[in-house]
Amino acid sequence: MTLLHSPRIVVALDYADAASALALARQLDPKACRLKVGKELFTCAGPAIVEQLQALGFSLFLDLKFHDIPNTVAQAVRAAAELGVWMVNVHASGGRRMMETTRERVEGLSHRPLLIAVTVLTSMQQDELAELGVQGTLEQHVLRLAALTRSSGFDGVVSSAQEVQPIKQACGAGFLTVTPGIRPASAAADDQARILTPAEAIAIGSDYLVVGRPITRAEDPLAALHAIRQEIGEVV
Ligand SMILES: O=c1ccn([C@@H]2O[C@H](COP(=O)(O)O)[C@@H](O)[C@H]2O)c(=O)[nH]1
Repeated sequence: MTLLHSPRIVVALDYADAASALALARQLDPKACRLKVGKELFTCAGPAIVEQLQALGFSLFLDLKFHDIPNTVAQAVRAAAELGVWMVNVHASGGRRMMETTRERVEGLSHRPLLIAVTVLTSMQQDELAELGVQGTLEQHVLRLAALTRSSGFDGVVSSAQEVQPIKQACGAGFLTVTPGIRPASAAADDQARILTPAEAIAIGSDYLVVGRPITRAEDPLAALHAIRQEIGEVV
């Protein structure tokens, strides 16, 4: 079965050093997954790790969730684009001007990464959002931020797979959904709150599934990746 965005699994390399991240990456296959570099690894290993992982043939999601004034975020995203990453993200709560300035700043570059904005972190639940003073339901807030992201000219959002259906309804089928909080049925939730299994996430329309610990902490990471790919019908 060929899927439009294959490979759809994005493995989160949450490590404290380059050697561990590279050792795990070398066990995987760029045709079977993409990789994600987040705040821990980037802070420890810097832009060099991005270049090293790309040199292994992987397409890379730089998950630094920028959130700052428009010029600062736009320049940071431009620097990410110049590293050649496939996808980069900001926090949608940084607002329209931040996202529009960012989009304008990367337009016309020879390599323009997919621009994605985080709605509500998958670790969060309704009561935590209320504590921040957010009115209404968590889903309403996700949809508000997704609509803002779309009208600011971004390509998609990070959300839980639980919110993918209403996001696609409100923003269109082509608006990308990148979904962490993916847990095979037998896996621990860890600090994630809004989770779905890989099969549920794909059935509901999620475009990319971000999976970290269920793969990186498995005894055999390649086998864990393969099992998830089988579960979503990416390989038979
Ligand atoms: O809402 C969000 C945004 C980003 N993440 C990141 O995804 C991975 C998930 O790792 P697991 O080990 O599968 O929980 C991690 O790097 C987070 O920083 C997220 O979980 N939720």
